[in-house]
Amino acid sequence: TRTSRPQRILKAVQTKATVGDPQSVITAIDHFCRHREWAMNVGDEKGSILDSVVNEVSPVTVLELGTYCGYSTVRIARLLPPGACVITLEFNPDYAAIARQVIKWSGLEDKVQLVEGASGDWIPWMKEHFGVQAFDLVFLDHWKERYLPDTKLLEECGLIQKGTVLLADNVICPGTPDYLEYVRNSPHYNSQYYRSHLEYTKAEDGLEKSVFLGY
Ligand SMILES: O=C(NCCc1nnc(-c2ccc3[nH]cnc3c2)[nH]1)c1cc(-c2ccc(F)cc2)cc(O)c1O
Ligand SMILES: [Mg+2]
Repeated sequence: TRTSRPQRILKAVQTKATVGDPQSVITAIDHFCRHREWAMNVGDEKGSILDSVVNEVSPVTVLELGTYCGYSTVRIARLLPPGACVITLEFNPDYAAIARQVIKWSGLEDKVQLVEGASGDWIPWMKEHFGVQAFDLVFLDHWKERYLPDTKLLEECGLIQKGTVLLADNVICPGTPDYLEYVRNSPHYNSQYYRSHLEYTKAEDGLEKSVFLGY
């Protein structure tokens, strides 16, 4: 049967990128998605904004919700100092299998913990299972209707503390209206919109950065 789009993305990485060179993995995926087939990676334009937020926060522990093929996982992990790591949650086992290979090709597997499962099931176990006290940065890029419930769950589990930064992809396209309304109106968050475009297109999209101010 036909290969899947994630399998074709992995093939582009394995033929065009250099093992152990994260930037070449990022460039190979962006080239494939711009010139061959669109795919729902955060992409180069929004990816540069993601990079600037990671550099600004200098996180020790990062949570990524929604791994897909591992493109943003590699973008984040390549900027982390030794000892820092990103825990990335993926619901779809086929996506997870591809992401593991993309992350391995980039040589960043020591900085990444890829977990397969539903965010709602895993978030309550994060402290116990990974010894996480609180996340310094959370990148939300999974099912758009899960952004708000998972943010509330992270708060309830004490995984968001004063200074934690939430960075949400796709707040315009496909859109996360209930999440936006919550973080923009809550006295506990200081929110800022970074206007950009939907990956590899001219359509508007953007990232919302929300800093938790404490209770
Ligand atoms: O659906 C998206 N992303 C989500 C994938 C995912 N990968 N993993 C999960 C997961 C992971 C743990 C989970 N736990 C519970 N649900 C979960 C879902 N979800 C997405 C869609 C678009 C898009 C825009 C315009 C279009 F015309 C069509 C599509 C653009 C984007 O940048 C996206 O990120
Ligand atoms: Mg996205």
